[in-house]
Amino acid sequence: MSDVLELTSVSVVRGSKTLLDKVDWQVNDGERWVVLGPNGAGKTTLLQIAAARLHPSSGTAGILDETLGRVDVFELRPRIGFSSAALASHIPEHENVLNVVVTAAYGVTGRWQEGYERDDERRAFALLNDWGMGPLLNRTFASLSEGERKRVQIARALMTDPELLLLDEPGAGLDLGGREELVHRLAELAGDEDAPVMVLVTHHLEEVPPGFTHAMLLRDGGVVAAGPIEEVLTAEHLSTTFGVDLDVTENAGRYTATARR
Ligand SMILES: Nc1ncnc2c1ncn2[C@@H]1O[C@H](COP(=O)(O)OP(=O)(O)OP(=O)(O)O)[C@@H](O)[C@H]1O
Repeated sequence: MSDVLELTSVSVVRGSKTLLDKVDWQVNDGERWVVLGPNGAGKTTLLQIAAARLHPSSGTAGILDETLGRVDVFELRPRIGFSSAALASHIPEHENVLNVVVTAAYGVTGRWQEGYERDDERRAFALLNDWGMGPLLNRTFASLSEGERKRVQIARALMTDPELLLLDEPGAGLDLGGREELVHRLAELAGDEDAPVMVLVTHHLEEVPPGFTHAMLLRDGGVVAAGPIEEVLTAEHLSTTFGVDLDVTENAGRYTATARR
């Protein structure tokens, strides 16, 4: 079994709809993956499996040397940092920024009567500083801009010092400046050899941070291509994935796609 993720023939079926169709995927230590595909391709479903929040209908999902269905997911989940819009929607409106991050230590949203150590708060504060959010730690999450919220969510995902970091569309809703700031910070994280293995889901090639090593392309629940990033993010594979004839350029690790006319 691989160190981090080993999916073998994983399918997810709901009624007559196949969300994932016999997906094989291996993610090893040190790798940084981007998962791209059009709306409805199955990206979020795939990430839910990797986050131990969804079981496959068939096939096997190995996560951090455990196998879904044979492991207590409540022990596995703290080893996985996860940032997604679904999770963010559970954060109470008046929660302050520090508490959004510190509550990850208990895997809850909304600080209540859990007993946090001084070290938990120190770590949350340090992570918020790393992500440029230190000055805003007493603000409510609801009052932040979309870009600020995204950075707080990533700080939260890193709170438990995870072995695997999953980011579902962290660039969604950001303006150009916010996106570029995020891409820059994720590129820095990707270059940090102490950082966890990362999987980032996006629709947009422009959001792929330099330093990411591997890519998977999904369409209709199936894998179009997966492997080293330079072999996967080609005009041919991306055109098949998005169903549009594309020209793809790469410059210093940044990718752009435009429709061919
Ligand atoms: N419970 C369900 N029953 C039937 N279909 C479902 C169910 N849950 C999700 N789907 C469908 O499965 C497909 C894959 O959904 P998923 O959210 O994984 O796609 P995605 O690639 O993340 O899409 P997007 O980019 O739009 O967020 C979609 O067509 C969605 O409508």
